[in-house]
Amino acid sequence: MGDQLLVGVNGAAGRMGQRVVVLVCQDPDLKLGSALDSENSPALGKDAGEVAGTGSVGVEIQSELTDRVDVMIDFSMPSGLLSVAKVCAERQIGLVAATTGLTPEQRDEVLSASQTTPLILAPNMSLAVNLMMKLVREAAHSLKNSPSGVDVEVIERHHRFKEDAPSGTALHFGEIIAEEMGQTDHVHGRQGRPGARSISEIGYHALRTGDNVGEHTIVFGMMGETIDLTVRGHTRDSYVYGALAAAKYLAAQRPGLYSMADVLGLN
Ligand SMILES: NC(=O)C1=CN([C@@H]2O[C@H](COP(=O)(O)OP(=O)(O)OC[C@H]3O[C@@H](n4cnc5c(N)ncnc54)[C@H](OP(=O)(O)O)[C@@H]3O)[C@@H](O)[C@H]2O)C=CC1
Ligand SMILES: O=C(O)C1=N[C@H](C(=O)O)C[C@H](O)C1
Repeated sequence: MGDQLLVGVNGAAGRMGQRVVVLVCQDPDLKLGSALDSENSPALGKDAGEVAGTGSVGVEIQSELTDRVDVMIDFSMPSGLLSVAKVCAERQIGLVAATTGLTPEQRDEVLSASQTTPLILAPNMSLAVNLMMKLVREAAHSLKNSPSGVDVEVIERHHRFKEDAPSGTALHFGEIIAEEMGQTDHVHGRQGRPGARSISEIGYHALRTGDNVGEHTIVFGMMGETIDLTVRGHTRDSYVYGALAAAKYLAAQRPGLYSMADVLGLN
């Protein structure tokens, strides 16, 4: 088992982090090397496997990286990602950064880690969502000169606990659409009397209900017909499997910025 990849998890006590702990421990090519969470976490000092409900795995949750790891997987909060990105950059540890809700400045700071270490920063690790990004790009490209004009809106649904809105994935869908079609206005919800819709808008609508693990629908609305492209997660494991594939991919790379399309063979 000496050639197992040592994986660290940041946000290990969270909804995503717990599933990363469980699935790392089930993967024969991976070994859990470290589990981190916030300095105020009630899980500090507890066994990461016990917290994740899979039984003891012999790794205590800590607030600082003291153990050796080959790759870090981060599903935490912006402050947590910034801290771990700094450590990964200094120690040249590959980083799979999955946290969303970053400001543009925070995003730039995380991206700077790629100067010294291999990095993936992606709002969504799932195979289905990353394939959908390709399909949405193709649809946007094909429809951009439609004579009737095309109104594009992004609808996302997530669980009631999600703190950022719209989702990082919804914003990324919007970037793809704007790159292809040229919209300049990103409109978040509507109320009152905003007036007739402009073709230069992309509208975003964030629903927060129950335990929904994530759904995205891109609406291409034309005169006389509509295309809805929808991708739905069923479990958080869809994101974790992508993150584990990304960790294995980064372990073989030089410092630099890589994408989930690289990892998943979608390019
Ligand atoms: N890219 C992708 O595919 C996906 C990304 N995500 C993103 O992952 C992030 C986490 O989601 P989720 O697991 O649901 O959220 P949770 O709130 O359940 O988990 C976040 C964890 O990070 C911890 N944390 C907070 N601050 C720090 C810090 N400074 N250092 C280390 N740990 C910290 C939290 O601890 P405490 O509670 O004590 O504050 C908590 O345990 C979100 O940004 C979400 O959008 C989610 C799913 C898929
Ligand atoms: O918080 C979540 O749950 C998710 N967050 C990511 C996002 O903001 O895009 C990815 C996924 O949709 C689940």
